Amino acid sequence: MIVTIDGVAASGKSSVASGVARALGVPYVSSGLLYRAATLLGQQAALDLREVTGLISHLQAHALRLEPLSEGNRVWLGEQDLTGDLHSTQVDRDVSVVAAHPEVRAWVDEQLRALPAPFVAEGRDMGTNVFPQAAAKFYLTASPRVRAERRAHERPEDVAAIEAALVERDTLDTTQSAPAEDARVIDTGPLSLQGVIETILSTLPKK
Ligand SMILES: Nc1ncnc2c1ncn2[C@@H]1O[C@H](COP(=O)(O)OP(=O)(O)OP(=O)(O)O)[C@@H](O)[C@H]1O
Ligand SMILES: Nc1ccn([C@@H]2O[C@H](COP(=O)(O)O)[C@@H](O)[C@H]2O)c(=O)n1
Repeated sequence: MIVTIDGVAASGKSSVASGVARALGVPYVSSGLLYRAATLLGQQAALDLREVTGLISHLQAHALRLEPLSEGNRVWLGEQDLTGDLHSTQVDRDVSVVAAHPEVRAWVDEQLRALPAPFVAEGRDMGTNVFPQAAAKFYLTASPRVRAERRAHERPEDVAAIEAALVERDTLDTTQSAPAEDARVIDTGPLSLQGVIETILSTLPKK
């Protein structure tokens, strides 16, 4: 079974996907980490991230591997674990430019579709584009202020700066971020993390 959890930036996708995956005893798949890793590699090589040809050649020459586990995903470049560098403000700033390239999206989608089910996949277009056949689809939202207040525990910037960056990233991600027609939309604002996880678990089809 594949379950998809999409949503806007910092709406709780990876925390919720991890909780749902653990309850089901399956891995979760964080698609955003591959876009983040592509961005980091491009930044480290000082590439112009708006130019897709150089970026794609660079990605093809550096085999990145997503390791999906229920407790957390990791991204490897050979033996080097890149995961700890993927959630920086610098990567947040540039990742939407990288994710807008159709060639980069095809590079990510190919890796995701090669993963063996069952799993919980989270991102922006898991239910609409990558796994339209998923057994159950969810889409998480919350107001920008709520999301920024949550994220402020993880970033050095103040809430107002985080909120502005989240709104900008949502705008840049609009094309790939619409909920699937058959997704259940959940406003996580009034819910605890555990409350969102339980809401999803309670509506999953019985195996
Ligand atoms: N319902 C909730 N109640 C309270 N805190 C939450 C809730 N959901 C998520 N959080 C917290 O909000 C923060 C952002 O969550 P998370 O990183 O899972 O979001 P995300 O959608 O995966 O983010 P991004 O799009 O940037 O990858 C985390 O600190 C997480 O613990
Ligand atoms: N399915 C996806 C997942 C992510 N993106 C892009 O990556 C950025 C980072 O993703 P997070 O889930 O870690 O926030 C995101 O802002 C998108 O630009 C995507 O396009 N499609």
